[in-house]
Amino acid sequence: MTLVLKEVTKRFQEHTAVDRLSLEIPEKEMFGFLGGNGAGKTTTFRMILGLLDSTEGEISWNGESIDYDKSHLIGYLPEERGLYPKLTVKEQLVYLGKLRGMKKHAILTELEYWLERFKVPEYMTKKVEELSKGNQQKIQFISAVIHKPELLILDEPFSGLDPVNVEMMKEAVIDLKDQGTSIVFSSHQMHHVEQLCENLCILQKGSPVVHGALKDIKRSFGKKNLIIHGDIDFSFLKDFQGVTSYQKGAQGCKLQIDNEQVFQDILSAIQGKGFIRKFDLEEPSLNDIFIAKVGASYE
Ligand SMILES: Nc1ncnc2c1ncn2[C@@H]1O[C@H](COP(=O)(O)OP(=O)(O)OP(=O)(O)O)[C@@H](O)[C@H]1O
Repeated sequence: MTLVLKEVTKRFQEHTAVDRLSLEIPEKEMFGFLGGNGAGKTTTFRMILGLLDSTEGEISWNGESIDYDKSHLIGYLPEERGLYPKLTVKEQLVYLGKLRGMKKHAILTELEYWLERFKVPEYMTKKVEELSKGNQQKIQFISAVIHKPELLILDEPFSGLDPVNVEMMKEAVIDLKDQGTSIVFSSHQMHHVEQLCENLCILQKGSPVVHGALKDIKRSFGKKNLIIHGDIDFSFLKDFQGVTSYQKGAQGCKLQIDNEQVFQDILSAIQGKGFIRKFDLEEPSLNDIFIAKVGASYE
């Protein structure tokens, strides 16, 4: 069960929102689909969902065109809330589950399971408008997965959730992936993507500026972070050869450096200047890579 996008393009009059995008997302995969505002993510989702026709290219599921009559195939958690405020959670999910071709008893069994899992069984009979933003997000998530879709598109699934609920939903998402669901995961919160996705792409003006396995992307980025804590004025490192960025922190500084030789040079340069509590070389974060790649093409 693999989602394949082949040279997919979407033009709105003169504007190209998605530009010859090719992707492959197999089952049991959580693929990070990233990009700055207006990069073309939602337009891509709408084409996968059949809500928009592509101008060119092909989208297939398991080697065939997506059959939109199979309403149970895809689950979508959009960034915007789309629940009916006046309905109870039960009425809401029974309605949405039936649209997905489910029988009422199957919907209620699944709904009970998810409300228990999210530790809110009492919400069954509450109106959506009575729930907090974060708890509405849980219900919206349940509505995206209640029919056990084979392909799940999650757009900012953790928005509005407190850290405890983020962890709870992350576990749920990982379980769905392990059970075989292909998941497209989109977020502007890079640390979540870094934790959940092995493969990803970063879209810029409709086409990928970065695409592949996260560990390869990090390796090929080259630059690393150097974290230094100590009782020294580190500001001279701003202009140090091989330092590409300098961030002052409460306990010292965070530098982006070109390579490990720069690490050695800085170590020699600060020796004897004062007390050093921390001197750590770290892989670049996905956030660093995103800013470098997306920022670079804005410049
Ligand atoms: N119906 C439309 N008509 C004309 N232009 C559109 C339409 N829908 C989207 N666009 C344009 O296509 C581009 C991509 O938009 P899209 O909503 O896909 O971006 P996005 O990556 O989802 O952004 P964000 O992270 O801000 O939600 C934007 O420049 C947007 O203005």
